[in-house]
Amino acid sequence: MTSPPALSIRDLSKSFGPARIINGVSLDIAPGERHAIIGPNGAGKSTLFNLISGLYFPTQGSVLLNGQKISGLPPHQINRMGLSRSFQVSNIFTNMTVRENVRCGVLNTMGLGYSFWSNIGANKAAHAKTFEILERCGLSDKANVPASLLPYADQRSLEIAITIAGNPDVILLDEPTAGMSQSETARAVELIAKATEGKTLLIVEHDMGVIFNLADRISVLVYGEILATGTPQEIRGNAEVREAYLGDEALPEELA
Ligand SMILES: Nc1ncnc2c1ncn2[C@@H]1O[C@H](COP(=O)(O)OP(=O)(O)OP(=O)(O)O)[C@@H](O)[C@H]1O
Repeated sequence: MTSPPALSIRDLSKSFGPARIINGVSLDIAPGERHAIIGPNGAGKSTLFNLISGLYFPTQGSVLLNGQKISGLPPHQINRMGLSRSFQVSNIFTNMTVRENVRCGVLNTMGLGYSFWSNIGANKAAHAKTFEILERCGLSDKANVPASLLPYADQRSLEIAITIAGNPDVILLDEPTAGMSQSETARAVELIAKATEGKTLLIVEHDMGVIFNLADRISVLVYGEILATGTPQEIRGNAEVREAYLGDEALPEELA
């Protein structure tokens, strides 16, 4: 028996009053695939993420995680089932250190919380897991720094660290390189590739260099509908996509 898609979006729609923001989106993402969603401002990318992660209830259609229906469930339950997302606006506890932020995410998904009575074995496991994640996200040397004092790019790395803390199967990253310099972006791409190794990744990004470097497949969302899905090469060569979205913008291959 073949395994189901890691994420299956089926005829998904979302309206706010009379405005249909997501309109009949269907998309299957295979286990281990890195899939990017691109599209102009206001196309509905964040709304799609909110529908997948349970913040919004769909007007129509469904979302399945590893073959199980998740649409209609609350975000924390979807998270427990193996889907985790980052936000454009950061989710970090600024009054905690970097280590405490990650540890909080680890403990939470172990079902422990910050309890004094948590058993010692589980605490040891949480400690080891916390340091493994800090290492993977290049934050080990900043473990004891208060999160509020981190430079912006490190705060975005911490956001990714918190997102992967619960060892999710499917990771949703919403514009993880927004506001970064070119060199910070290059570092972030490496970090994302390393931090999400072996996982299924759905990423919303505006930086074409990031997307064409990272994604196995790309979907182009325009006015709440998927205009095209394909490999970076296919998307690059798609005349409709160029016209609707990429325009005359120089694509990464052509920048060299
Ligand atoms: N809760 C809401 N109520 C009403 N309209 C909304 C709501 N959330 C989003 N919208 C509208 O839906 C449209 C799509 O917004 P969304 O944030 O999903 O786009 P986006 O593709 O993520 O844009 P950007 O690239 O600028 O982040 C916008 O016109 C927005 O005003």
